[in-house]
Parts: sequence; structure tokens; C-alpha cells
Amino acid sequence: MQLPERVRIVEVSPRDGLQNEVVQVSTEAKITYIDLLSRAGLPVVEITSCVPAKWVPQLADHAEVIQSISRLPHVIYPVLVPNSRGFEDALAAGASAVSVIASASEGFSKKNSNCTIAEGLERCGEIIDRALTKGLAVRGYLSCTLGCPYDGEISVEKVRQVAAQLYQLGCPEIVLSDTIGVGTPGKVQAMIEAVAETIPIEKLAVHFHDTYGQALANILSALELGVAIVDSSVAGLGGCPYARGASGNVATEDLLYMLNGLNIATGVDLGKLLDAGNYICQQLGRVSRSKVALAMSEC
Ligand SMILES: CC(C)(COP(=O)([O-])OP(=O)([O-])OC[C@H]1O[C@@H](n2cnc3c(N)ncnc32)[C@H](O)[C@@H]1OP(=O)([O-])[O-])[C@@H](O)C(=O)NCCC(=O)NCCSC(=O)C[C@@](C)(O)CC(=O)[O-]
Repeated sequence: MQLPERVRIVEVSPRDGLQNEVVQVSTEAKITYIDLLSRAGLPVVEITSCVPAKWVPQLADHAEVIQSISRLPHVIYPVLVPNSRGFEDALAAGASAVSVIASASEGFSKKNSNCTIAEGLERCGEIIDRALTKGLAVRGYLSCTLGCPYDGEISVEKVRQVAAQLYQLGCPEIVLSDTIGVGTPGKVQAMIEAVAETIPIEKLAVHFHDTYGQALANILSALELGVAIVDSSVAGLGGCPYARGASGNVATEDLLYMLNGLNIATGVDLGKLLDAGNYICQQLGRVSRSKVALAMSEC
């Protein structure tokens, strides 16, 4: 089994996690949490999104979060931006990296972004151009690559085609997302092999929700194909408010435990990560969904 020597973990809990929590975390606590995450050695921490408060009220304080975190020089802090207005807001607040959103499914595109797949790609193209011109780092999510809560099965050919379009728009990193966590390892491999026909494997990241408990197995199957960028969420927080039934991403603690066991370097400190997880779970008043965090708290 040929696996990458190093994996870049992209921590998404401050955005993907908190966007779906019922409890509203204070701005101050978000800032403390993000600082704990970056001090744990995570190379990329997605911190918030510049979307209208009526769409995602939990992240209405995005400007203050962007302005107030303590930035470490080697850490990238993307902000999710759904359109040009969001991009302008992120830029004005001082963001130096953004994530754009596209979908492989028409149903999800409509519910999540109120536009067609084609219109969504057009929005991505405008933002990518402007962001790259200004020297910002960019990544582009492609949702519903393994199934859609509205349209059901999405063909591998459709995923390959939309991913290629996003790449042709200049997107430097394509994040293949299992929005509702329905994928299984064989399907993951078939999808990634198809996408990798037109996009170099080092440009691909995976973002797997764990609704059916398949996320770690799916990640391992992506690693076997050479994918070396993996999204995850401390404590398994989150989900998408516009994807019915989606649970949180794979827990970062569980991902790190697996990568450590495989001797794959990440630069992330498990102890500090567990501290960050305890902090945010206390703020949310809930128990972690990370099996590793639960097991280690009982030691
Ligand atoms: C794209 C829109 C904004 C279209 O939303 P819309 O309502 O169609 O937008 P609009 O252009 O018609 O404008 C309507 C109103 O919103 C305002 N507006 C317009 N844009 C903005 C903005 N950026 N910030 C603040 N205000 C804005 C605009 O000014 C106007 O104000 P009003 O007239 O009502 O007073 C909306 O559909 C949206 O925000 N969608 C994103 C929802 C979201 O955040 N979903 C979760 C993130 S995606 C996800 O979690 C999946 C992912 C990434 O993790 C990967 C995976 O797992 O699949």
C-alpha cells in the first residue's frame, strides 16, 4: 500500500462545525478556539464564512472573527465566500485566503446557493480571478460528489465534468466533498480516479462527513490514490444546514490518530488538539463525537 509521507489536515470546525450548531458560541470563544487550533500545529484552519446572517446566523460575527484571531505566520486561514459580495466582505475584514463553493448536483446548488450549477461556477470564476490577482490562497469545494440529499445518486461522469470546469477556472485546490456522508471506499476510489483523469492528484483534497461511519475508511482509500490534503472537524462538529441529515465531518482527533498510526507526518499535536476539543465542547455544552477524544478522556 503506497501512502503519502505527509498529509495536510484542513481544520473546518470553526466554519463547517459551528454553522450547524444550535448553541450560539460567543465571538470571544470562537477566537480563543481558533487560536487553540492554530497553536496545535494545524496548517490550515477555516475560520468562518461571509454569508448573509439570514442564511447562517451562527456566523454573523464573521468580520470580527477575521479581524481578531492571532494569526501564526505559517497557518492559512480560509474564509468561505459564496459570492462576490461575500468575497468583498472577507477582503475588507482582512482575509488572506478564501474557499468558494460549487456543487455537482442541481438540487443542492439551488438549496444551498440559490443558483444553478452553471451560475455557481460563474460566481466561483469571478472570485477565483480576483482572489488570485490579490495574492490570496484559494480552495474550491465541490459538494455532493458521492450523493445528494435532493437528487440522490450523482454520476461519476457529472462529478468529473464539474470538477474539471472548476479546475479550468483556475481553482488551485478542488475539495471533493461527501456532503451527506453516504460514500463508501469503492465509490470514493471510482470518483477520485475519474476526477484525476483531468486534475493532478496533488490538487485534490477530500472533505468527508461521517453520517454513515464511513469517513475514515473513505479517507484511507483516497490516501491510497495519493490524495494528501484532508479536511476534518475537531469533535466531529457540524454539518451543512442546507443538506438534510448531514452529520459532522470526520473528527480531526480520529483522523490524526489514524495518520499517526500509519507514520504519516502532519505536524499536529494530539494533546493540544484534545484540549481544543474539550474547550469547544464545553462552550457548546455537548459531548465530543470523536471516538479518540472519548477513549482518551477515560484513560
Ligand atoms: C449565495 C447566497 C448569498 C445567495 O442568497 P440570495 O438570497 O439568493 O442572494 P441575493 O443575491 O438574491 O441577495 C439577497 C440578499 O442577501 C444579501 N446578500 C447577498 N450576498 C450576501 C453576502 N455574501 N453577505 C451578506 N449579504 C448578502 C443581499 O444584499 C440581499 O439582501 P436583502 O435584499 O435581502 O436585504 C446564499 O445562498 C448563501 O449564503 N448560501 C450559502 C449558504 C451556506 O453558507 N451554506 C453552508 C456552507 S456550504 C457547506 O457547508 C458545504 C461544504 C462547503 O462544507 C462542502 C460539503 O460538505 O459539501
